Amino acid sequence: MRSDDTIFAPASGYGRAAICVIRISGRGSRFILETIAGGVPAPRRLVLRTLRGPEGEPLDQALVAWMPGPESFTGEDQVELHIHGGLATRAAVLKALGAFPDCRPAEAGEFTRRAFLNGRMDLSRVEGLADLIDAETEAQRRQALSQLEGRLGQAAEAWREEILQALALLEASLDFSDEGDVPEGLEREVARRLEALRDSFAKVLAEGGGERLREGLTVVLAGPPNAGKSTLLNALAKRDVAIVSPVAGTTRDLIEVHCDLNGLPVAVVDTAGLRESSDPVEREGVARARARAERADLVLWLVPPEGTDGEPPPARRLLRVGTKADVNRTRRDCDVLVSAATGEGMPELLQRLEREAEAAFGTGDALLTRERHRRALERAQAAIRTALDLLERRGPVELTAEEVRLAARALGEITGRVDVEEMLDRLFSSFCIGK
Ligand SMILES: Nc1nc2c(ncn2[C@@H]2O[C@H](COP(=O)(O)OP(=O)(O)OP(=O)(O)O)[C@@H](O)[C@H]2O)c(=O)[nH]1
Ligand SMILES: [K+]
Ligand SMILES: [Mg+2]
Repeated sequence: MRSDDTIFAPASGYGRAAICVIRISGRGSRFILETIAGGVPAPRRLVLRTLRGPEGEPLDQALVAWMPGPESFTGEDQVELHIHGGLATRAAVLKALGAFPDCRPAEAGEFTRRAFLNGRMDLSRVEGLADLIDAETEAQRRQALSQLEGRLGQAAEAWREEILQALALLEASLDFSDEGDVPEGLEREVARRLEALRDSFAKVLAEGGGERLREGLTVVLAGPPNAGKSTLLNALAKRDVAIVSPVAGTTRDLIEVHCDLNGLPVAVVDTAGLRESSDPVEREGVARARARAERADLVLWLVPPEGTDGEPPPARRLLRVGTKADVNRTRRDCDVLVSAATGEGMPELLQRLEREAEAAFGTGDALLTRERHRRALERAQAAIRTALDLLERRGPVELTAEEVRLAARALGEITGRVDVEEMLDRLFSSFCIGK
């Protein structure tokens, strides 16, 4: 992969569509636009042009836009072609683009990678953009957009600034003192600033919920065979996803459906009924069911009216759901009683799930949305605590300053201000082509 190549890719989804947007970025953008569209229009205006191939043959009628760097998304010269979204049209235009020298299809995330490398967006915003593209529910969309708009990045930068000021004070104190210990007044000032940071970090770290909201809550439906797990999955998904039958042991594979509960993302997983079996396929299904239940945020243990034989698997959280309430509603051993067949009790179950989700997601405005952020902030927190400890014990200023520097570096990782090649590869490869 060469970073001075000109890259291109469809930015809209694959498959037949009315319009397909093709993005081009890099030094060759202007020449390509001149050649295939017969000229370069005024910047950032959409104009209608006939696109032509290498022999001058017409390829399509398209809206084209010229977006010179550095005021573009990538910071480089960019072109957008809004062509017709037929498969043959797209193939013809992409082929014509590939024929230009030093011009090649973009790799996954390469446009955004260039935007980052050219200083157009920091790493936390890049992640916000990735999350926005992946957002499936309203709460996820809001969280991703606020990160894209720079809420986390700005907070991290402000903290880093604070830390660097404390560091400057410490370093100044080195010049004042021969013995290498900090003059009293300065020491108190540095400690005051570091304590304020420590308290802010503790508050943000305690918030939680952001990572959960990004990934969604996982709810596993478990229970004895024929408890009505697959029927309940279909009811929650509002479509016919899993096979339902009176035969015990129908479901073998894990079947996962992403549901939107009032804007909250919840993945519901149907599993094989738990029982001893001599059938190796069913045994494998049961093993998978148990393993998934153990990792789930919440297990719904489904209890059919005909009996509660079988024990629930170990789970972090468990709700007992009595099924087939239309057949028998006298049971008292359940948290909720539902009939997926008649819909009875379903509103109550949905409410319970919503409450569980809300508890897991917190207020929905958590600053940290990835383990990466949490780990960086925890490292900064630990370094600040050590620095405060050293200050109190009147330890060597050089050591204190080094801890403060570590804290600043850890915060810099949130916005990508430090050397983070490996992290970048991981992050950008999760993007789709054309982003
Ligand atoms: N009357 C009534 N029957 C139900 C209800 N839910 C499920 N059933 C019936 O119970 C039987 C088993 O339902 P499934 O959804 O296949 O049960 P399961 O727990 O997925 O079963 P396995 O996958 O075999 O473990 C089917 O005949 C369903 O029609 C309900 O709410 N009321
Ligand atoms: K069944
Ligand atoms: Mg089933």
